[in-house]
Amino acid sequence: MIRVEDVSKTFTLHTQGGARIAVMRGASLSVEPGECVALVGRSGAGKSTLMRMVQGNYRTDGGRILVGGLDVARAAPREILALRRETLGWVSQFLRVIPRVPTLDVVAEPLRNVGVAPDEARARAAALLSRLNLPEALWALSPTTFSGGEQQRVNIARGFVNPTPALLLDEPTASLDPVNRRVVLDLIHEAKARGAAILGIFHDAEARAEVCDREVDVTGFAR
Ligand SMILES: Nc1ncnc2c1ncn2[C@@H]1O[C@H](COP(=O)(O)OP(=O)(O)OP(=O)(O)O)[C@@H](O)[C@H]1O
Repeated sequence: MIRVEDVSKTFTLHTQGGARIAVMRGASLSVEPGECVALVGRSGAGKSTLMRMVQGNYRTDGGRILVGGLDVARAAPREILALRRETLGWVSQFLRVIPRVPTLDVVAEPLRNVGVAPDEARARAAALLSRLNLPEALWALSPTTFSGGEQQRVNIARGFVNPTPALLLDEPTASLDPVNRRVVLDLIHEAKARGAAILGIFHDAEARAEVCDREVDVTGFAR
């Protein structure tokens, strides 16, 4: 479902005299449906960079990244947007939302984007927010003023509400209490059981050991 083949990446810092940072070369991995693969390796090895390339957020300098048959490295912007809408979910560490949009709509939006009717989308969003113990009093508010853990749960709900065949998870259990951490691990197990291919960064070693089938050490791709 997710296949990274011989990918290389060098950053050029145009604002700093064109300095070049060679991050990786020959990066290759695959994630099959129903599998969860963890990216590991020392800080600065390129885990986030690789995730962003799979998401189509960073350009690759060489190689191929196939997600559900689309070569993300060569895809047009509108193909990347369609991929994110229909195929590739994403839970990031940081919430980026339009101010003043209520939390319930923030979470329902990925379903609305694939044509689910408003009432059903909001009902499914509400069910997930309840499961993640986000107080109902907060659902009508914008999440911009929420605590770190509350924002993280909004992110998780938004990432899991649409059952996409592939999913990227960036530290999904960071800043969560034990009860909500358990809910997130259960959501990951359920996503795997329905056949989702998951690629993630988990600094929480116990969580990684529980939900991941394999680890890929990005340090091995360093140049
Ligand atoms: N947007 C960018 N512009 C320039 N250099 C970048 C950019 N993003 C990452 N880098 C560089 O690429 C290298 C890999 O960074 P990355 O964030 O992918 O590492 P990581 O393995 O996720 O680290 P950590 O575990 O500390 O989060 C670092 O040397 C970093 O400075």
